[in-house]
Amino acid sequence: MASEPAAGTRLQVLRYLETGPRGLTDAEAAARLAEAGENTLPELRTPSWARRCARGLRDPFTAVLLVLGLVSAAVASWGTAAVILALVAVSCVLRASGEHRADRSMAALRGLVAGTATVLRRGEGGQAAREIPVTELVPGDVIRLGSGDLVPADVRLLRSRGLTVHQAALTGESTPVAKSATETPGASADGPFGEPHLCYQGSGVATGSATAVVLATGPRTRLGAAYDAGPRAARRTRAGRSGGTAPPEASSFDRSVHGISWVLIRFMLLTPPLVLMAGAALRGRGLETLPFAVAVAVGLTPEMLPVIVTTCLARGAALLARRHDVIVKRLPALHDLGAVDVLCVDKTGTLTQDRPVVVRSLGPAGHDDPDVLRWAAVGAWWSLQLAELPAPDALDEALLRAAGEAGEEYDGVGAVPFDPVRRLATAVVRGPGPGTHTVVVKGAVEAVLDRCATTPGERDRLLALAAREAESGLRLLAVATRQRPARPRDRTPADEQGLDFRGFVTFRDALAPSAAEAVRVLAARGVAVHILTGDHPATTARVCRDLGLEPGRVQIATDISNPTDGDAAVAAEVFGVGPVGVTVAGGGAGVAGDAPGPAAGAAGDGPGTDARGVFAAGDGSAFGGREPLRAVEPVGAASRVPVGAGAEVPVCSTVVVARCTPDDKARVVAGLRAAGHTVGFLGDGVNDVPALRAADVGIAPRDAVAAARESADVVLAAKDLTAIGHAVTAGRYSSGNIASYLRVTLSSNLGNVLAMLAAGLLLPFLPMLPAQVLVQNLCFDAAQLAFAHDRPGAAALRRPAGLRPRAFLRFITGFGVLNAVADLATFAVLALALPGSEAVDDAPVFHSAWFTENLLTQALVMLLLRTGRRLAEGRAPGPLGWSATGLAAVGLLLPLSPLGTALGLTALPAAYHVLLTVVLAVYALALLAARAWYERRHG
Ligand SMILES: Nc1ncnc2c1ncn2[C@@H]1O[C@H](COP(=O)(O)OP(=O)(O)OP(=O)(O)O)[C@@H](O)[C@H]1O
Repeated sequence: MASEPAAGTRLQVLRYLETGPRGLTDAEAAARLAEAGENTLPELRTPSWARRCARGLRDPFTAVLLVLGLVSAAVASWGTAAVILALVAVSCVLRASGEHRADRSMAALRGLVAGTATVLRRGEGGQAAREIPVTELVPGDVIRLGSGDLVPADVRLLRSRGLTVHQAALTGESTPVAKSATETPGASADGPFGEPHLCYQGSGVATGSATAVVLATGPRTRLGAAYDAGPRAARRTRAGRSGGTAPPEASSFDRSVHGISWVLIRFMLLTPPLVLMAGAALRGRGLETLPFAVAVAVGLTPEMLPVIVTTCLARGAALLARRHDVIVKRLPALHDLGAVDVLCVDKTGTLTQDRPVVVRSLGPAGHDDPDVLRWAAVGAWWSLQLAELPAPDALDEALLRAAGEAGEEYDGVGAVPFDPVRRLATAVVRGPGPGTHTVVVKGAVEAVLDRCATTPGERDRLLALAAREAESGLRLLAVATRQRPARPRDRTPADEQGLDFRGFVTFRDALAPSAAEAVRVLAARGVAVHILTGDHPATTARVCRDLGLEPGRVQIATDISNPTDGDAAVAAEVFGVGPVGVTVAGGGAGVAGDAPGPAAGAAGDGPGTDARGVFAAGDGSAFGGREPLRAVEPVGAASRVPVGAGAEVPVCSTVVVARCTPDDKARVVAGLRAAGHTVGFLGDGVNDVPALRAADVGIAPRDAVAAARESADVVLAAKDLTAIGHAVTAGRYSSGNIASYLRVTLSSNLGNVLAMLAAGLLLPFLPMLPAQVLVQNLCFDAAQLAFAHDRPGAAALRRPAGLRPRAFLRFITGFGVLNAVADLATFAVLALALPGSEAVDDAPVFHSAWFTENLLTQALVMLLLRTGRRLAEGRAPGPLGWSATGLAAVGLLLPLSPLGTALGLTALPAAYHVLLTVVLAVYALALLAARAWYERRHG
């Protein structure tokens, strides 16, 4: 249905769709819904089990395992191949069931934030604009679109005012594209998405408003067709987080897991040829060693990684959804939440309630003047009427409430709704006298003054007056008007020049009740909170103080230069931070960098945290102009926040960047990421969409505009900002467990492989048979699943917990070598203490001794190397304790069982167990000492 009518005039389109400008009747809509089906995308249908399992094969580890299994089968090593393929199958099934459980528990909560659309329908009570769930839209429906709305279907515009839409989810282009209800559209050189009169499902309204007719819904939309052509491609485009035309940037989690995975995969692929070559060169062995070489490579693989990751994240997300009404739309975002060390927040509607109430209406001299409020309300009324906005925005609503009937005494001629880039809204009304029009402009103080006929001195005086009002936390609107001779054609931007300044309207917007507590909790968790807002700097600084935050720097977005040397320069200029750990001199006098590491954005007690300043314009017209900034109020050492049990953490000051356009917010977020931070962004408005996409984790409150909710990775379904603190903790919980798994598994695996390679070269026989290596691996994998249910220690929850590949690789190398030394020491001790015994001569005894020792050391490592948990915490064993005990029991008992005999294992002499106990005790002490040393050095 979409292609034919799309090209026609408005009337042709309406006729083709058998509808009219006043929309469908209820009965027609119901009949069409039955025929066309619900307006949902194929993606939202639950994928089949087979598809979920097949997806598991895309994981690099599983894929490598599969290749190793096939190699084993190719050389007819059927046992090895069977065990490896069983591992692959188990991994895929466990992962699929984890995903399934996560989807199920979140589906119910998603309903809470499901989208609605404003539709014109004719029912028994006549025609009315009403909100319906987007799933109920049908072709032929006439809908209204306003700023922040998601385009709910493919539509043809019938009327529009100042409409621009974000099409990033469809085209990757971050800049909003202008659209208009052209009567006779020609073909666009930029393809269908360039057509000015068409808007597509998946895009969001950045500015302006429109009335449009629905052309296609559900799978028949362009986005739906993309899913049919390939769900992966479609998902990729929808998940595009680039904030630009560049390919989507990987999130912190993707980067970390990718980094670690690829190092390991290289090792795994190198292992078999190395083992073969070493065996051939030193022992004259041939291709018969291949199954052993493959088994060693498998031994190195953390094949349960995808399962553990999915289970940890899915469990965390499900608990978060159930207990705190937080919906994690993209599972890896939970890990990123745990790693967030900087949270940027917009102010209005997030920290404040966005329920403004008019306080005063004052003229240019600062005296009360009700006329200013009246003109502002005239503008609000006619914007609402003429732009056919689905609903007034909060400031306009407050104006209309305060001014009563204002507006209706005039006749509206035209309106351009509020635009967060221009920071203005304009309406044109007929009158006051015959033959005249009045242009009414209201908006941010600087934006309005830029268009007024004022002298520079007068402008500075008005800016200072505005700043004085704002310092008490009030929001401000400036109002200006101009009379022009009436003329039929549309007004142009020139009509917004040479305005007569009328005055200001001030508003009080109360703080969100949970904001102060949320900010305190975040600070206590080591997360630095910074505010990026479109509002006035003085208003924001006051809000910041009311929340108990210390506004360290207050900057104006337009003062941040547009550096050519990349995003990191923005961070250096705004925050005084360079790449993590490097102090960079800030932009203004008296600015010193605070060089927080990724874990210390807020808890940074490193050098430089104590020299910050609050800035104002050099001429005393605080926050007014673009003059060089100077420090006026040095802020002392970082303040401290109690974190319980008498402990306190230092908290660095909050940086405020005011007068941000949507792009400025995204630029600052990208800058912080480029400087090595993991950045969350919490925002609710259409002006937050680019930043939500640019952040590692975008977070939107429940009553955010639809476009913000759609762009966010995490939605707070309850009206309680403290849920962010819980979400951060849940993220750290999950990442702590994933990190523990990786540390324990990788260091043990590496140790085993090194020891096995060394023993393989020293001994006349293989140190272990391939089947024994694989069974040992299987036992270990099964025990590791307990990590998904472990409770990390309090230390792991206290600060940001990212997986940092370098630190990881350092850790596993050190502890891997220690593990290999323990393995080799066991056999040195055996050889020395049991002279003449068969331990190092008899292959089955050697294999059994090695098998038992390996499982016992692995059990020990599980207990001693998990994140943040010390034996001294003296808790009950928990799932991990039981699992480690089980592993140790298998290590001791399996060689005695018939299965052990089948695997070529045998009972060990009693003296071996005595010696083994001694070696294990020494190994445990060495592990504890090494861990303590490591933590002292690397934190
Ligand atoms: N409906 C409106 N009409 C005219 N001017 C407006 C309107 N809404 C906001 N403004 C002005 O534009 C400024 C910037 O608004 P914008 O929406 O970009 O940010 P904000 O809502 O103030 O803050 P935040 O970015 O924290 O949400 C406001 O401070 C106000 O002066």
